[in-house]
Amino acid sequence: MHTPIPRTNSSRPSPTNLTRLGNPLCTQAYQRLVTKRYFSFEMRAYWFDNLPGDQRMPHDSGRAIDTKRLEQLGVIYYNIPDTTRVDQLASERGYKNRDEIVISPESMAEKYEEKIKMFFREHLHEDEEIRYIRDGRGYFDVRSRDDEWVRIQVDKNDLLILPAGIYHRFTTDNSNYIKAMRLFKDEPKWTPLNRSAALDINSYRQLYIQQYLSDKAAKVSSNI
Ligand SMILES: CSCCC(=O)/C(O)=C/O
Ligand SMILES: [Fe+2]
Ligand code: NI
Repeated sequence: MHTPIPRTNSSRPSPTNLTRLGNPLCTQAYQRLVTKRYFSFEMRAYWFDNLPGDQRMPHDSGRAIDTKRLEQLGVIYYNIPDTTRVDQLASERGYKNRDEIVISPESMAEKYEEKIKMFFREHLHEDEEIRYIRDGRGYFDVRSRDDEWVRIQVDKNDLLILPAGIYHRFTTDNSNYIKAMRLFKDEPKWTPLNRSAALDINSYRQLYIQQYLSDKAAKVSSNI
């Protein structure tokens, strides 16, 4: 069993820092530095246990993930109770559109099980992915440097940014309900590219590897 990590308000980032974190003009080192400062014990993340069982179960190995590891993967997390800060973040990062998705048997009827299986297929996007959780709970799993699964729990007011090119998947938890805001730079677009050998040479994947997984990237982050 896990020990829940307390969520505190003490180290939440200011809108200015939210902006800096997302600005593609920022260097990776700077981004990591700022992220490090504002990551706190708010996030619940751990190694996935890889045991058989429904994807919606916690699959908590009991080994928590240190926030530095998430930073090193380029994953950014905030808890933002004040939605005007999200508006600010969106406009500053150039996100013009958004929609809201409710994933539940009520909203998706017989398509629900099929949908959550689809979200749970390992994939990447050629754009960064921003999801702001409005209600319910779910899990984003992201691949570690050693290609193991790291599970990140998301709850109301959590905002997660996954960099383009990171292999990941998503599932609701066993409450079967989550409501999330999806932010888009342009027209609403959600194109998952499912993992394959051919996708490993995709240019967005290659860029992600270079920025976050390469030996050079590891060296930079260990110096921060
Ligand atoms: C919580 S939003 C639904 C999942 C999703 O949008 C996504 O992109 C998963 O990879
Ligand atoms: Fe996604
Ligand atoms: Ni995705």
